[in-house]
Amino acid sequence: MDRIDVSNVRKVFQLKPGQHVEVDGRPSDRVLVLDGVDLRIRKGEFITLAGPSGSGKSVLLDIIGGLTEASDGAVSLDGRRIIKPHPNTAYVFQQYALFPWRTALANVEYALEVRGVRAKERRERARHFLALFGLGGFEDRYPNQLSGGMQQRVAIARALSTDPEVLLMDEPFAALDAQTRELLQGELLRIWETIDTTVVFVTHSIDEAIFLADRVVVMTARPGRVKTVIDVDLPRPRGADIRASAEFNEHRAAVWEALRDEVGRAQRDWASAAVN
Ligand SMILES: Nc1ncnc2c1ncn2[C@@H]1O[C@H](COP(=O)(O)OP(=O)(O)OP(=O)(O)O)[C@@H](O)[C@H]1O
Repeated sequence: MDRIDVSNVRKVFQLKPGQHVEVDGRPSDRVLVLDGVDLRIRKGEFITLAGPSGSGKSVLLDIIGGLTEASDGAVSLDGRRIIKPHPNTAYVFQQYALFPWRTALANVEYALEVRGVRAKERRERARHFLALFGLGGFEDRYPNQLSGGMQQRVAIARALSTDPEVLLMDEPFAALDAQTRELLQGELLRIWETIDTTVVFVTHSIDEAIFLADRVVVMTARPGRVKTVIDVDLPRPRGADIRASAEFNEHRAAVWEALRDEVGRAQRDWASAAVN
C-alpha cells in the first residue's frame, strides 16, 4: 500500500518586494520551484531524493511534512490529505537542532514529553534510543560537549524515539566528515531495518543516495519534477563493502547519467542569472 502519495504538486513562491529572478530572460517576482511532481512512496520504503541544487528537494520534503503548502496538487498520507505537520511524522535537519540547555537524554525525552508520554517511560525510551546509537555513556552531556556526529545521532534518536510512521531527513549528514558520515549511514540503516518507518531522505551524495535507498528519485533542475526513479536492488542488510561492488558501480553510473544533464542545466541557469 502507498503511504505517501504526491500528486501533480506545483509550488510557486512570491518573492519579497524588490526581489526578482530571471525567467526566460525577463525579471519576475515569482519563482516556480516545483512543477507537476508525482511520486508514490510505499509503506516502510527508504526513498532518497537527489537532484541539482535548487531543484526543490527541500521544498518537496517540507510539503510532504506539512510545513509548506503546495500551490497546486496534493500530498496525502495513508489516503488523508496533508495540510499541516502530522504528529506521526518526524524531521531531521542538517543542523542538529538540539536544545543547547538540555542534556542528550533530555533532548530525546523532549519529543516524548510533548506527546504526553509519562516520565518513567520517556526516560526508558530515551535511554534505549541513545544506546542504539552508541551514546549510552553520554546521556548527561550537553550538545556543546558532543561532536557533530554525536549531536546528529542524538537528533536521529530523538526523531525515532517517537516511533514515527514517516521520517523526513534533509541532508542530515552533510555537515559531517566523510568517515563519520559513512558510519552514520550504516547505523541509520541498521536501525531502520528493524522498524517500519517510511523514510524520505534528501542528499547531494550519489553514494549516500544509493547505499541507503530502496529507490533513488532524481529531480530535474528548477522547476523540479521527477526525472527518473532508479530501483536499488542491492541486497540488505548492506555493509560498507557493498560500495566497492560491481553492482554498486552500475547504480552509481545510472544515477550520475540521470543527474548529469540536470546539474549542467542548473549551472547554466545560475550563470545566466549572474550575467543579467
Ligand atoms: N521561502 C522561499 N521564498 C522564495 N524562494 C524560495 C523559498 N524557499 C525556497 N525557495 C527557492 O526554491 C528553490 C528550491 O529550493 P530548495 O532548497 O528546495 O532546493 P534544493 O533542491 O533543496 O537545493 P539544495 O540542494 O541546494 O539544498 C530555490 O531556488 C530557492 O531559492
